[in-house]
This record gives sequence, C-alpha cells and structure tokens, in this order.
Amino acid sequence: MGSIEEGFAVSEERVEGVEDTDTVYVAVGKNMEKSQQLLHWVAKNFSGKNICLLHIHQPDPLNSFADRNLSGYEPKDSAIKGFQEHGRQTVLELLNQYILTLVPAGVRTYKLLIEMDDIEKGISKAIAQHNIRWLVIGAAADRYNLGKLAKQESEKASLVCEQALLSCSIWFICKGNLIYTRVFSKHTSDIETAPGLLVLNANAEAKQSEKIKSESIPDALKYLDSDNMEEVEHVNTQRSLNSKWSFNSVMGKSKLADLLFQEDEALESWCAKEISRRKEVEEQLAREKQEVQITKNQLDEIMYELQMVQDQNSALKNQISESQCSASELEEKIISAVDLLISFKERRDKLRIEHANAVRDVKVLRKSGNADTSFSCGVEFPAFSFMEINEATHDFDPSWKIGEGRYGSVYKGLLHNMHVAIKMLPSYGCQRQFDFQCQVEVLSRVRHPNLLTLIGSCAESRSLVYEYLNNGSLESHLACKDKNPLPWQIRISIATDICSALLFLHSSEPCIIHGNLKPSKILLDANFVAKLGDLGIPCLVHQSLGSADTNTRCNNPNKYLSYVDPEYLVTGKFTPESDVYSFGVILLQLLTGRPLSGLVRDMKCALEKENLKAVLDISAGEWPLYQTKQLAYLALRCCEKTWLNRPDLVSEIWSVLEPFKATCINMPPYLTSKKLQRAPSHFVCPILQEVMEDPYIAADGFTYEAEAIRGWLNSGHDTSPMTNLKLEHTDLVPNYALHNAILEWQQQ
Ligand SMILES: Nc1ncnc2c1ncn2[C@@H]1O[C@H](COP(=O)(O)OP(=O)(O)OP(=O)(O)O)[C@@H](O)[C@H]1O
Repeated sequence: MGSIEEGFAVSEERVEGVEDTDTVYVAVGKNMEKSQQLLHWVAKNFSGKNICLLHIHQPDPLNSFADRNLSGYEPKDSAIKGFQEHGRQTVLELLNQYILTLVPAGVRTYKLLIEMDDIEKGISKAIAQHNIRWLVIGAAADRYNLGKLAKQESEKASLVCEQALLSCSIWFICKGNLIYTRVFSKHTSDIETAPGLLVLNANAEAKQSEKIKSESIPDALKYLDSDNMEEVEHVNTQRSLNSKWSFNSVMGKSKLADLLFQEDEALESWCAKEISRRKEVEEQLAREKQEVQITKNQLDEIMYELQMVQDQNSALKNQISESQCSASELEEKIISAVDLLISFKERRDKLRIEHANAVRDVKVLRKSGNADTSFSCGVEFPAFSFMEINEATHDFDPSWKIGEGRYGSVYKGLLHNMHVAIKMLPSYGCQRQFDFQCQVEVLSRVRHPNLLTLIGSCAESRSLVYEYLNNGSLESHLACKDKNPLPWQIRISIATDICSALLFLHSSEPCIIHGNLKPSKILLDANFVAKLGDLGIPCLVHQSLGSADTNTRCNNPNKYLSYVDPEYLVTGKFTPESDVYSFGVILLQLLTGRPLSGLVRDMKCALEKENLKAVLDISAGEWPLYQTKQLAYLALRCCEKTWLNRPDLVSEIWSVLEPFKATCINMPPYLTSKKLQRAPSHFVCPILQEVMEDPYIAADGFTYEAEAIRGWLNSGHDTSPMTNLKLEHTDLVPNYALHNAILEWQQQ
C-alpha cells in the first residue's frame, strides 16, 4: 500500500494461473448506466477473456473533511480513517454490483481498486504496475490525456512503466459504441484510428464475428478496417515480442515522449478542425433554418393568398351560378315571348286574310248597291269601326271634347298615330248607313289646301274623321279667348285662304256651295294657314232628316243668322253668292274685330266719314290704309242684300286680296311672335300640319314628315293621305332640296 498521491492498489483480486494476456481491463466509474454499457460492449467483443474492473478511487482529502463547516473542530486520525474506509467500501460494493451484471455472460471477473487523487495518473499507474495489455475506457475518459500523461510521466516513470504503457491497447467506448482506439507501437506513440474508420457496417460486423471465432485476437481489434489491419497485426507482433522488446534499443525515453506529445497535438488539431467544421455545419444549418423559415413565411403568404383566391373563386362561382339562373330565366321568358309573338303573327295573318275577304265582300256589295242606286263610290275611303272611334276618343271622354255645334259634338282623338277631330252626327237606322258612307266618300274627294281634309268616317256611329288643326278656329281668335290678337297680315292671309277655297268650290263641277260659312268653320293650322271645314254637312244632315230640321240644335240663332244670305231666308236656296255674303261678314270682322250686331252699319258710316281708322281693329297693328279701305268697300258690297250687287269672287275680291297678301309677305318680318310666323305651305306636312323636319316624298308625289307618312303606311294604309288614290308603291325618298329650304327659312 502506498500513499494516495503515489497511487496504490487498495484492493486486488487475482485468479491464480490467469495470464494478463487473457485479461481485459475495463475502467469503470461511479455512473452505473455508463459503466454497464461499457461492460456489455466488452463482454460482447472480448468473448472468452477475463475482465478486470479497474476503478481509480479518489478518497476525500483530509482538508475537505476539515472544510465541512466544522470550524474549531479537529478530527481525530481514527475518524478520518474510518471515513475514508467507508468511501472505499462503498466503491467496492459498486464494483461488486458491476460484477453481478456480468455473471449471466459467464465471464470470469475480478476487480482492481486504486486510490489516487488524479484519475489519469491512476490509470497510467495501473497500466504500468499491472502490465495491462488491453484496456477499455468510456469515451469520456479520453479527456484524460494519456499521451500527455505519458510525456509527463516519462521523465519520472520507470522504464517498466513506460514499456508497459507502450504495449497497451486502449479502446474508447461511448454509449456502447467504439469511438476510437489507441494502439501504442514502438514507432509512434500510438495508432489513433479516426472514428469514421471504426464505425462498422452490418456486413463488416458479420465478417468480423466469423473472424473473432476463428482467431484468438480480441474482437475489438478486428474493428479496424483493412487499411489498419497491417498496423494491428504489427501491434500483435510487437505484443508477441513484447518480452524481448527493449525501449532503449529502439528509441530514447525522451523521443517516445515527443512522439506521444506530437500525436496528442495532432489529436487536438483534429478536434479543433472538427469543432470548426461543426461550427460551420451549425452555421450552415442556421442559415438553412433561416431560409426554411423565410420559405415557410412565403408559403404562409402564398397559402393566405391562395385562400383569398379560393374565396374569390367561390364568390365568382356563386355569381356565375346566379347569372346562369337569371340567364336561364331570361331565356325562358324570351322563349315564351317568341311563342307569343308567333301566335300574334299567326293571329295577324289570319286577321289580314279575314280583312281581305271582308274588303272583297264589301266591293261585291258595293257593286250590287250601284246597280240599285246608280251611284259609284269609286275611290276606296278609310272606314273606321265604332271601336276605333271609341278608342280614339278615350270612350268619348268629356276632356277630349273640342266643341259642340248644331249637328253634334266634336272630339279630339288619336287614330292610327294621327291627331284627328271626330265629328259625331245624329245617328239613324241601318238603311241609311250605306248612303251616308257613299256621300262621305264623295265629300272626301273634294280636296284643296284650304279645305279641311276629311280623313275617313264611321258609318256605324255616323261620325266624320277630320285632320286636327291645333290653332283652333278663327272664331276663337277673334274672340281673343286666351290668345294673342291676330296681326293684320295674318288676317289678310286668312281672308285670301278662304277666298281661294271658295273659288275652288264654286268653280268645281258641279258647283259646291258651302252654305254654312262662318268663323267657327275656319280652322287654323300651326302656321296659321286657314282651312274651311264642315263642307257638305248641312246637306248630309238635311238629307238624312228630310226637310224637317227637328234634331238640330242652335244655341244662338241670331249669331248663326248673321252669316246667312238674306235671299236664302226668302228663297230657301243657297247660291254661290250666299257664300260671298258670309265671306263679306267675315271680312268685316277681320278688319274691325267688332261684334256682329251693327257691323255693316258702322263700317258704312266710317267709310262715309272717311274715318276708316275709327272702326279698324288697332290690336292687329298698323293697317295699310289704301288697301284696307279697298277691302272694306269690297266687304260692304259682299254684304249687299241682293245677290246681284255682290262682287265677283275672282275678278273683284281675289284680284284685291291676292296682291294684298303678296305685299304682306314681301314686307320685312311682320310677325312679332315667332309662333305666328307664317311658313310657306309646301314646308308644312299635310298630315301633321307642322313645318317638316325630315321631309320624304311618297309615291303620290306629295312630301310628308317621315314619321307621319311611315305611321300612315304602317297602320295598313296603301293609299295617298292627300288624294286617297292607291299608291303604286310604299317607298319613300328623302326630299333634300325641301329640307335645305326649310333650314334656310328657319335661320332667317
Ligand atoms: N278639325 C278641327 N280641328 C280643330 N278644331 C275643330 C275642328 N273641327 C271643329 N273644331 C272645333 O269644334 C268646334 C265645334 O264645331 P262644330 O262645327 O260642331 O260647331 P260650330 O261650327 O260651332 O257650329 P255649327 O256646326 O252648329 O254651325 C269649332 O268651333 C272648332 O273650334
């Protein structure tokens, strides 16, 4: 037993007759788990060998005993020894426990306990003293720098010790795996095998297990790969020569130490390299982790965007499905509308056929009627049904009523897109409907720009359909009912228009007498063109009634009688001069604007006193006195009681009026109101009675407003609105010349 510093074996169990070459020393610590892993590895790889458990016991130093907070207390020698003995026993018990774990493997086991403060020194001492050939140490034990230790020891250790160290092979085990091996040789301090070379693959292990069985060398030595086998064999050779091997004969003591030291430095540099390599790998790993994190973040963003896109996609899908639903609904509606249209077209075609048949029947009937009455209606004339008349007047709505005369009411109406005036005559039996229709057709053939156009009739309701003139009657203008007073130029123009109409009627063959000429029968269109209405009505009504005028109403007989020729009242017969008489009264009214009573007398008086101005209507403006006086004399002559004294329409009246009207038009703009400005009659659409904006020429040679003539043709008419004659075709040609003339006139 030596001192603790020196190191000594406090316990050694040796079996007699057992060579050291059959013993593997295993350096075990106090950690049960690690030590058992180590023993397990040794039992597996050194089968058939004896195992000696080597433990370097570090006894508690006396000063540490003294440090135990026992100030003032001086422990006795016996107490210290007892304490150290207790520690020793504890360690031996631990070693016994390790031995017990090896019992099942059938390994012969004994233990070597060495007490020393420094474990490195203890192991080195044990190698030297016990001539240890094979030593297995836990990898952690590598921290015990045996090479360094050897160098330090080399100076003071005995030759035996060094020789023993140099003939020892050491295996470093970590967690049951061989990390590396140090095999000492005579040339180098040790053969260090890199860990990579010592990691066996499955095949290599299988081969090695076969070898282990056949050879006597320890299994652990066979873990070296083929490159190192030479070295291992060399080591074995050295071992066999070990007894003869002399350190001094090969190299000096100090040289060995240097070699050991060099090897140790190589190991250290390898470790440093390994650490820096690991550091690089770790840095690389950190970078890659960062990149992975960035990629992950990008992935998250992409996933978020993907989610949004998916949401939008689903929203769009919903919209598409909704649109598809509404589209299919619309398709269904279109299909049903098309079906309806087809059925309407079929119905229309059917009605057209029925209409054509009806027209044919009417023609046949007319022919047979002609045979009886020897009267030919000739031209086709629009005949409206009562339903159409009813519809046009909105069920004869009172608000659509224009006025009421002796022969019935007049309604405004909308018929086939045209504004019309419908005159309702007293109704009679069916027998007379045909006569009525024929007579109306005769009247409709009398056409003149200053005669109110008769558009059609309804025999059923005995109504006459006229063009509607929106400026009302001359009567309303003279009465100034909500209207501006007419300028004298317009009054002259109206007188000329009526004179023109009378000339046309009286010169017709046979002569046509109006017989009911008065201001209410003179209607004014949008351009104040005067048109004479109600032509032939008295005849129509009187014929129907016979001689008795029982059903006619007259609210103001005096007013009516003021225009009637006095000779008619005597004879009961109208003559052309009867119309001249009525015209004379109207002329006096236009000049004076005065009431009927005493009108002739006042004018006579004014002319006698050479004071025409006293009776002239000053609201009409500054009358040109000479021509006005001439006209006043003519008017008085028209009102002569004897028809023979009345002036001739053509040679006397027309010859004064026509140049008078011409001077009016040639004068500078005489109309203060644009509304009253007179447009040339050919600028006016015959249907609408308004200045045309888009004039088109029809097959009858007349020019119409495009919209109006199209409405006429589209409503089924194939006749001229002006002549009632059948149109050769329904093509329309734009009248550019007229359009330009209208534009120029409007810009004046
Ligand atoms: N085509 C028409 N366009 C615009 N207004 C019209 C038209 N025809 C008639 N009128 C209006 O209807 C009113 C009534 O006319 P109607 O011919 O029935 O009676 P009257 O002329 O007053 O008298 P009577 O016929 O008894 O001699 C007229 O004053 C006139 O203002």
